[in-house]
Amino acid sequence: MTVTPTHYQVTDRNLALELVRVTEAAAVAASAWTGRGKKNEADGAAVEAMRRAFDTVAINGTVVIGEGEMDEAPMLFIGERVGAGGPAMDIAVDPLEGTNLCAKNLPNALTVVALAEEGHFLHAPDIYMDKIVVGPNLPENVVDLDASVEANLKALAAAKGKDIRELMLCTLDRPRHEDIIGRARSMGARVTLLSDGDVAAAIAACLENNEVDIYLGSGGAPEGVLAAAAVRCVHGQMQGRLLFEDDTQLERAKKMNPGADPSRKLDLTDIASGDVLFSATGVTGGTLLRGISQNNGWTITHSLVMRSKSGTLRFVEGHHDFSTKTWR
Ligand SMILES: O=P(O)(O)OC[C@H]1O[C@](O)(COP(=O)(O)O)[C@@H](O)[C@@H]1O
Ligand SMILES: [Mn+2]
Ligand SMILES: [Mn+2]
Repeated sequence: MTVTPTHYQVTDRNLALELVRVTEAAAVAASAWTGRGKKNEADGAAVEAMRRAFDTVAINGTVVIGEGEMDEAPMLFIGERVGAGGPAMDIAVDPLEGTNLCAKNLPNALTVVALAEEGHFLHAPDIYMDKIVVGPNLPENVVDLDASVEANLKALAAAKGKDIRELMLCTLDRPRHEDIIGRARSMGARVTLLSDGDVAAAIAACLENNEVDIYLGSGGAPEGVLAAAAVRCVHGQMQGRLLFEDDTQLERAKKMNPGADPSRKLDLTDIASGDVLFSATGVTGGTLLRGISQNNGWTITHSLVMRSKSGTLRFVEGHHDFSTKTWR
């Protein structure tokens, strides 16, 4: 039988391991800029490396979440086609999630990619999204984006059999979150404030070995899609809502997702549905992953690769010898 692209399993399990090469390549490239105070250079290096690494992945991919619109970014723009040929898939990328974190050598800078079958990611423009994330093994809809911080913390504490004082809420350290922070603290909960990086924070809220119980607040909508892909894989719960600052943004979102009300509350599967794959590699070490390091000529990478359908979560440690290796 001749194997044509249509005979591929849409998200062939081998793709997960191909995908990790993409985030590894981007992370190694970005790591050359760690601590150098140059976020654009770090971002550019990650984008370039990610794009090249995609050339080896057996998919017919369309970037639906990327580095802006075509006229704004030279590479990995929304609508760009990537891959070596294969099944048609939606791609979401954040080549460097935490450009500032990388530039300042602060924890939790990651490179991130997610894949879904064509049409299974929300097409989110580069605007903000309100997000709420909690972990697995909790009653369905235990928290709600439209409920008050107080109601959500009470419900979560009851479901977890914890006192509210034991709960840890995580949010980005921004003036727009003052209300959330104040309310959470006055309920007695603890608050982790992040300078950047809400994809890692959303995942942290879903992992048992982490002290975060709930992620709440607004961040990038593209990061919301990447977080949703990850949350699907780790069986967490998430809701979101796109936030529009003006009519132009609203019109763009309408065009990207015809027929749907762009301001509606989004359930997890409105953001990422079907079989999704996710890969992230640490650039600087953090709560989720260790960063890039060197040992005796080897470059060492730490990645998290997940697939929703198979329920597999792999922490992959890569040792790369760049005297012999190329990414493609
Ligand atoms: O800094 P803002 O405008 O609040 O945006 C928050 C978004 O920026 C980040 O902190 C960093 O993202 P980038 O490094 O990809 O720009 C995201 O984690 C978050 O979703
Ligand atoms: Mn980002
Ligand atoms: Mn980025």
